[in-house]
Amino acid sequence: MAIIEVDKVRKTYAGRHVVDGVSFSVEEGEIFGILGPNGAGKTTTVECVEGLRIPDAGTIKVAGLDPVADHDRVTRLLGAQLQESELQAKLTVREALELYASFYPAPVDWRPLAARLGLDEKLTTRFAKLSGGQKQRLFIALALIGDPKVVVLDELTTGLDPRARRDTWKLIEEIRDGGVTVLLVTHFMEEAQRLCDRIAVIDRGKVVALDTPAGLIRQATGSTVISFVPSRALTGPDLARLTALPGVASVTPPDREGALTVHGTDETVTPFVSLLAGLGVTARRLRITETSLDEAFLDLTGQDA
Ligand SMILES: Nc1ncnc2c1ncn2[C@@H]1O[C@H](COP(=O)(O)OP(=O)(O)OP(=O)(O)O)[C@@H](O)[C@H]1O
Repeated sequence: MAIIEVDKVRKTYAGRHVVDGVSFSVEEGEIFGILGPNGAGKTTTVECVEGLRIPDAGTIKVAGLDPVADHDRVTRLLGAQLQESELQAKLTVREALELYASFYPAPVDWRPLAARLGLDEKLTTRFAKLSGGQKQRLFIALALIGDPKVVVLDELTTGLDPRARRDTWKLIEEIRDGGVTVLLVTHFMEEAQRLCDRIAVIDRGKVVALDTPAGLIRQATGSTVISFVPSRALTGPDLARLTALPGVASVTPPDREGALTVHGTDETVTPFVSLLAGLGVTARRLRITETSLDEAFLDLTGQDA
């Protein structure tokens, strides 16, 4: 069942459609990623879902409610960690948790929540003295304190070291496993690939692809990558036949070690083997792999994340 439904949403600033007809729905219990380059419209989109911005066109429903017209009820259902959140420097972790708990009619007990997030030994520490990772964990705790059905996490791991980022990923999975739907904004491929059940790729205000991470990779042209060192140099006509094989998107010239790379599809592999056999060429150091989500993203958006 869809818990968030975004339908043809548009937001315009100074005549520019920064969100331009975005539609997607998020199923209950999934981690849904919004992935896109800087300025693609990700934050604007999720802030419309949170009812913090009002779309110029289109509709949004969170558990069947309109985030603007039913703002109070949506706020109780939806926990948000905002991008670049800040708290007052002198507020302690305990004070922040108590303060945020007071905003909700039925908050969870913050003590076990703090313990789960590894904050129980930091309760008397002031916000300004927390490390980046501890601040992020506090923001996750604050997003969960109202016992939400959905939590929105925007660029949660930006600025964290690889260890803290991995710890945060584990936490996000635990949140999902606890039955909370997660809407995750990110521009980290590894994060999206590791965590998300499905991903909407947003580019210049539009959804350019929406699929599972594996599905996005399959959608990218040249998603099957064959690399090999031919036992003899391939001639121009040989290369032309290689390029003409079914599904081939590109053939990269030999690297320093003489390895050629063919970007194709699953349908490329068998004809590739037959072609080499027909040419009497052996493929040394043959590797057949899938392209990374990184490369799929480049292909889908035509730019780097
Ligand atoms: N209040 C505003 N007034 C004018 N322009 C805005 C406003 N908010 C956002 N924009 C513009 O809309 C575009 C999309 O911004 P948004 O923050 O949604 O992108 P994003 O995908 O979240 O980017 P990032 O990854 O850099 O956070 C940007 O070009 C931004 O400058």
